[in-house]
Amino acid sequence: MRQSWADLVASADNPAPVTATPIQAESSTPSSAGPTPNSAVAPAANSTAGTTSNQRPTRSAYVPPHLRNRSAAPEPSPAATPVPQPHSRTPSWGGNAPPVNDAPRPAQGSSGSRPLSGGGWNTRSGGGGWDNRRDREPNPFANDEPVDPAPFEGQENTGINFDAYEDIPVETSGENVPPPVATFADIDLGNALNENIRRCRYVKPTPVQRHAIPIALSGRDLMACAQTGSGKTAAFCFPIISGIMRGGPPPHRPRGARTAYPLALILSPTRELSAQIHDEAKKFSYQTGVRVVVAYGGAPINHQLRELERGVEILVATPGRLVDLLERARVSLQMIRYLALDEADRMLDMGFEPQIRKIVEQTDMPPRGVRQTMLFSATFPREIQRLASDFLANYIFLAVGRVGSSTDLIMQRVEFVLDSDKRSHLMDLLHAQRENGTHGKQALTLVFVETKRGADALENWLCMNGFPATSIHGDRTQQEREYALRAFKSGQAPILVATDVAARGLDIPHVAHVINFDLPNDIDDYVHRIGRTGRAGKSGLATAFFNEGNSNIARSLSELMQEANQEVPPWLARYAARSSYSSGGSRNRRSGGPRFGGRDFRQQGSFSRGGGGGGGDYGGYGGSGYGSGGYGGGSYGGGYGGGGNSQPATSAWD
Ligand SMILES: Nc1ncnc2c1ncn2[C@@H]1O[C@H](COP(=O)(O)OP(=O)(O)OP(=O)(O)O)[C@@H](O)[C@H]1O
Repeated sequence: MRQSWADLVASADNPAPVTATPIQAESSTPSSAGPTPNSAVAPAANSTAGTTSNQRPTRSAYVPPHLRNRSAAPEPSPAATPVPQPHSRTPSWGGNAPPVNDAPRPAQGSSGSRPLSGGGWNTRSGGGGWDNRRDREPNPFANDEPVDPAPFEGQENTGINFDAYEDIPVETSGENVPPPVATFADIDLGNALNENIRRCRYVKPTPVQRHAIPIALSGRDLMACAQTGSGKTAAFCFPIISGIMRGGPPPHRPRGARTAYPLALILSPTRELSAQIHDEAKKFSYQTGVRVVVAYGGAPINHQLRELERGVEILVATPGRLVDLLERARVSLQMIRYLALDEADRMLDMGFEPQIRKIVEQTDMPPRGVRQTMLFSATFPREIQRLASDFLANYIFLAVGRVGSSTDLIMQRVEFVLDSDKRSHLMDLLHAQRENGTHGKQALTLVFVETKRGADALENWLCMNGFPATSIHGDRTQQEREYALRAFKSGQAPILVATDVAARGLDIPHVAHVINFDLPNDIDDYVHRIGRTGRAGKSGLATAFFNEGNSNIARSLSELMQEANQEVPPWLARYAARSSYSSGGSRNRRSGGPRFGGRDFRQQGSFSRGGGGGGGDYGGYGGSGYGSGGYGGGSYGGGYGGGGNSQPATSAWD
């Protein structure tokens, strides 16, 4: 039996040294070091003289209620003990100007001045909740699967070429990029975190972790792109947890204090993804004393408030619920040292950007350059990179694999199916799969549709026809959504019909097959959808139903498949050729050569928005231009906001 990448890694006694990166590091990009020249972004509320943001245009800042009607005098410290100052850029309590200088932040990790001696923080003796919490902490590993996932064996995880994974192209750009590491032991993350890495059965870092963790530990801002399922969550969680531990215990909060002051904020676009990141982060921070709390819409806020009152170092949140908490003055962001945006391109597209700007630039959060900011995604359109640079200071760009590419661990098939034939075709696929299932279990299959109504209808139809299915979309209550995910994960309902609300980030073990019953309009959405299978070095299968109505995605789909070494059916190649003649550039065009999109936008010279139908590399913004609703139009219609437009995705993250 062939072994999966994960299995091979787990059994590797002597991890192979890091192979040289096939794509060499690019030269530095000095232009990024300073403020974005044409930025229209307001500085953070507490920006001060000497900060980079000071050089930027101003506009009135959003002030949360607990800071309103106050003079410029500093807010009284809620703690008698001073806030730990791990580095000179850490802001002080209250609205006082943070001690900012323009010198690079002191290194926080392996390359820093302060070595991360193993176990240093774990031996810290009592005194306060930092260590004492550990005794009361439930074991997050208690419900983990046994090592051998026997019931699903044979349905996936075969045919992994470990060497190919090792040779994945890596590109970094920016000033003084810290070198990658080969093993977790090369980075001293400390005993407690190392023990949790062992409990997670991570034997060696994935390619994105090898590069991103040293960068983040050195205190640098980061924009990181790596393929779906390649371990990005740990890549931003490990440095955050270790940095917080290095900073020492959090300040005591006075008894009865109702405002929570997290040190790190991780934002993600959907409730389910936030819940998943929370679960992962709790594992990584088990017995470190670092407390992780999650807040998302659709769930009772009172429980979340109680959790926040018990103390929080890392807050994982969806933007909508976070804004609610800020407006209730139950969370203050003034102590934030680390900001991570998962699915950052989604968070900064037209649906989410205003909320993110409000949180990051118009609250009491320390400005860029003071906090450390990390953006992660598998796709990063250049226009979104440009927007994202507003949130970053002198950042490093990291691309592991081609940005926006799918992993070639996923076998992609495209079949021509008329709308009227889709259901019977789906039935054929599911029957075949049932026959292939082992141990009497149906392989988990995720079926993506475009609309919420379509999801309900297909779920009903499948159930009526003897296929145990459930569904997840923005019109279902949070309870229903969670129940559906649980039923799917457990195999009780091995078919999940979903809108794009389930397209990003969800890490569901044993998803053997992703079916695009309705193809999305945006190739990046396709990349994220199929990325629900073929994760962590395992293989997977993705089938798409294509017909005339999907002509707009033909070219980008065909290019994507070629890049991932997939067989492109001749009829699809013809559609692709036709669409490149006729469209004059759709958003999905991936022109500009095979590595299009994999580049740091800072290195690509002038970039014009809009600009005339296919003239620019990113043809999608051509013609009507970015600002007129072209981006994402329709793609999130089913799951995020409904209605197939670019409205904020309230149903997913309120
Ligand atoms: N070093 C490692 N060794 C083995 N497994 C790992 C390692 N790092 C992460 N994983 C596992 O890989 C899976 C995918 O990780 P994760 O969800 O972080 O991927 P991702 O890159 O964020 O994917 P997406 O782009 O879909 O959000 C998870 O099950 C995770 O536990």
